[in-house]
Amino acid sequence: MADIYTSHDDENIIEQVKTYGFRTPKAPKYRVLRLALAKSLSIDAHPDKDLDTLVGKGSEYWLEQVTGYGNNKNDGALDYDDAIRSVLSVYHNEDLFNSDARYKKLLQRHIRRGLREIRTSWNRGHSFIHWLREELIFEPAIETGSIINTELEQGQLEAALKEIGISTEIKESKQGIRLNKYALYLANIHHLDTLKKGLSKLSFRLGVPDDSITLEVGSEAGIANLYIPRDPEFWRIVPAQRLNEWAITKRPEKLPIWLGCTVMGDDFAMDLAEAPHILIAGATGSGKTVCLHSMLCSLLLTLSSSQVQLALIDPKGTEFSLYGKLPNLFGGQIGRNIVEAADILNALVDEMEMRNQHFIELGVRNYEEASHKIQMPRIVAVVEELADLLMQSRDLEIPLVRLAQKARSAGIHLILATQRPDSATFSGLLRSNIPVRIALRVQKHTESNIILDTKGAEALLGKGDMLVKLTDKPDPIRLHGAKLTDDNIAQAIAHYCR
Ligand SMILES: Nc1ncnc2c1ncn2[C@@H]1O[C@H](COP(=O)(O)OP(=O)(O)OP(=O)(O)O)[C@@H](O)[C@H]1O
Repeated sequence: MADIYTSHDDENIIEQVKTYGFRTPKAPKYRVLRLALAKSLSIDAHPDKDLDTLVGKGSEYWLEQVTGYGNNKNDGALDYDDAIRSVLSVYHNEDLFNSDARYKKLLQRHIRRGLREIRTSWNRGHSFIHWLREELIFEPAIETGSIINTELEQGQLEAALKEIGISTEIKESKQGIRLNKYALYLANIHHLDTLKKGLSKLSFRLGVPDDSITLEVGSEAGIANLYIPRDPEFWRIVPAQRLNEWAITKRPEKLPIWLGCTVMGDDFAMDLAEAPHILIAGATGSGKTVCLHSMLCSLLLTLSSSQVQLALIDPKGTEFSLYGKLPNLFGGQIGRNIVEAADILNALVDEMEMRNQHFIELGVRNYEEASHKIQMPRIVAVVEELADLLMQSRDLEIPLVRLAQKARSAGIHLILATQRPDSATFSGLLRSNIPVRIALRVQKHTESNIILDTKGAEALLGKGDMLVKLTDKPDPIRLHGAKLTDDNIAQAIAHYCR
């Protein structure tokens, strides 16, 4: 019997990393296994027991190959077994020197979780070096948030402001999650216009992308706030822990959705029941899927199966697979193709009509009133790629529009995501019935206009940087989402199913 086993999917990612990551197809596999172990150890929650189950047999390894156990010869695979056993003993707070079986089991869980993390956060089209820097090297340092020299930037800012004709006093500077905030006192009222017109020049002088500096009129008289992005190396990551901590506080919302942190790091949540539907759009890699996970995990962490039920449609077929374990998915399964998607959407329309009929019989007007007499879960339907779906079948717009128009009163809510926010995907009828919009980074300002009715999303920084347009606020709010991993999702699912 070998010591460590992998699945077919695990082996697939090992090959991908060797070929497209290391660019050395003949590299020994243990290098990838050790990298996966390091990735898993960077997560501060124990790997799930589910990882013991192997779906589709992959390969098997001996400790000698993985940790270099007993191998002190000079062949490049030296014996790190004691060191790895010590680290795992501390991580799990148990003495793994006394139980080989337990050690191997935990080692296998970590390696498999690490491989899964690599699979979800890197793909062969992306730079592997960049992934390593972000995932394994820079992130812990960024958490401390103290690397940047704001004084230096403050001096540069004052000099740049002078160049555009504004001599001002910087009243306050604060470091946000990705942006630094500078409160400027403008003694001359005309300087506000000069500042508005001079933002491009400031960007140029400070070496940040054009359009990435934003200006906000402060709440105090004469104060204007400038938000200047830091270099990605100095961003702070919003950890999933923020969502978990928020979820255990008492919540007034009926369908609580935590979207992330404000620029200065405060929690931001909304009530989907009030929204009552959300459109989320962003270019590839902007962080749409992670944002959807954050919404879904908010619901799973705060509500029970008697309070909320999910209906999931994912034409890509991969993004929602973890939620396949949910016991009460609407329609019994995730809609992964056009036929299944149509079935789910039409069943939602039937459910809506049935509920409305039931409300008439009960003598109530809507879900709110009915919920005092009977118990039925609200339903949240999520479509992962609206454009793909509508491209394959324009007919699906009919149930979507009906739901957008009428489902709220039946306790059914939509979250629609799309990579392509064009008017073909987001027609007038859908538009007018989905008032809450979330824009992650898009390619063109015209796309930003379609989502938010204003430009701005084209200048976002990507990776969970977003603008959220709510019905009761004139201007979109800027937020940074949390970086969720599959492990966080698995924990939220376990919480909901408990
Ligand atoms: N809030 C965040 N903080 C840090 N990194 C993030 C955040 N959100 C997303 N990312 C990273 O950005 C990358 C892209 O995220 P995601 O897969 O959600 O994008 P997407 O918009 O769904 O792209 P696609 O449409 O191609 O699937 C991932 O590597 C992810 O780890």
